[in-house]
Amino acid sequence: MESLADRAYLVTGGGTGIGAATALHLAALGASVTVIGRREEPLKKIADEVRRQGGDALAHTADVRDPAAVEAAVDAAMDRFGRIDGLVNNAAGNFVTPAEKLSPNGWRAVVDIVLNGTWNCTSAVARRMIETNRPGSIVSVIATYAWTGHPGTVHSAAAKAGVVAMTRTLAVEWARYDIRLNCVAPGPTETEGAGSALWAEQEDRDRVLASVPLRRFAGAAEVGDLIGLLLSDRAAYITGTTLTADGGQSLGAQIYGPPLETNGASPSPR
Ligand SMILES: CCCCCCCCCCC/C=C/C(=O)SCCNC(=O)CCNC(=O)[C@H](O)C(C)(C)COP(=O)(O)OP(=O)(O)OC[C@H]1O[C@@H](n2cnc3c(N)ncnc32)[C@H](O)[C@@H]1OP(=O)(O)O
Ligand SMILES: NC(=O)C1=CN([C@@H]2O[C@H](COP(=O)(O)OP(=O)(O)OC[C@H]3O[C@@H](n4cnc5c(N)ncnc54)[C@H](OP(=O)(O)O)[C@@H]3O)[C@@H](O)[C@H]2O)C=CC1
Repeated sequence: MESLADRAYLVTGGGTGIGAATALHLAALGASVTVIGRREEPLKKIADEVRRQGGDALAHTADVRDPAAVEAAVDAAMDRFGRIDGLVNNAAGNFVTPAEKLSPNGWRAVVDIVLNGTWNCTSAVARRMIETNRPGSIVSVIATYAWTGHPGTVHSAAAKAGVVAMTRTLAVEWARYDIRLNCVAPGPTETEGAGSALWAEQEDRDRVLASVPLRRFAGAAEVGDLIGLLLSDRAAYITGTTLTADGGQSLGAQIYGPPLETNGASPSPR
């Protein structure tokens, strides 16, 4: 595993789930991390954990929908660590609802967090990289329904597709600054946020598992590991792409293959 010593990263939604696992992974590789989110408590918990393990972390509250709050968070990270080498756009909001029942405000809440929030953070961080003449790597966490679509998630699917288009566009536009942009598309991943928003009932979990050929949820840590790979110099020639890690889910159910029943079994995530 490549050392990220002396590097400094920002992780939005870094207090829980995939964001927290990513922050801990980056810190374990020697990087400093700034974790951003709306609630102070989970951010402080992760920052404290990083420090307990000998790393350095800053917890900064900000709503990614608010460009001024994002600017302040990026300034705080620059003041504290003197550099920014990368960003993980991980913050998201989601809930399952029939599209015809989705209110204008429900649409706006999810699209604002996922699409506008990603732009607010990406533009604020990239401007610092360009001003300081430093290369950088930006990874956005999306979902495979950005291209497959998925009933019940029209707001999130549309916003994540926008993030893919943003990533591809900026990968070309900012290549001259040596700023790389990529996406990671995890499949169903065992986190509290997704668990309560998307598969709260055992019946829902079973249906999700039945759609995954590898028959298990991803673990947040294994997604964080892939994000770390794309941030690192091992991925120096990778830009504008999406790394899918979904246990085969987006390939779709096949007609001739293993039975789709899970018999209620919920294999543990890695
Ligand atoms: C079917 C799914 C299985 C598919 C399997 C595919 C593979 C997996 C792919 C999974 C991909 C993505 C996963 C994730 O993104 S998981 C992340 C989940 N984490 C969170 O959602 C945490 C953050 N969430 C939030 O902050 C909130 O949930 C919210 C997004 C709503 C934003 O909060 P905010 O405080 O800003 O907003 P409000 O509470 O004021 O609500 C705004 C409007 O939205 C309406 N709303 C809220 N919840 C629901 C709901 N459950 N159903 C319908 N409408 C909802 C709310 O009523 C407000 O609208 P109105 O003012 O009109 O009432
Ligand atoms: N878990 C899964 O199955 C999958 C998840 N993903 C994606 O992975 C990412 C992480 O999801 P996951 O870890 O499961 O979920 P979580 O709910 O644990 O993470 C979401 C994080 O985003 C933060 N957040 C939400 N809204 C805002 C906001 N407006 N401003 C700042 N921070 C915000 C939350 O903190 P706070 O509430 O304190 O602001 C929380 O820490 C998301 O992008 C999600 O779409 C993709 C595919 C599958």
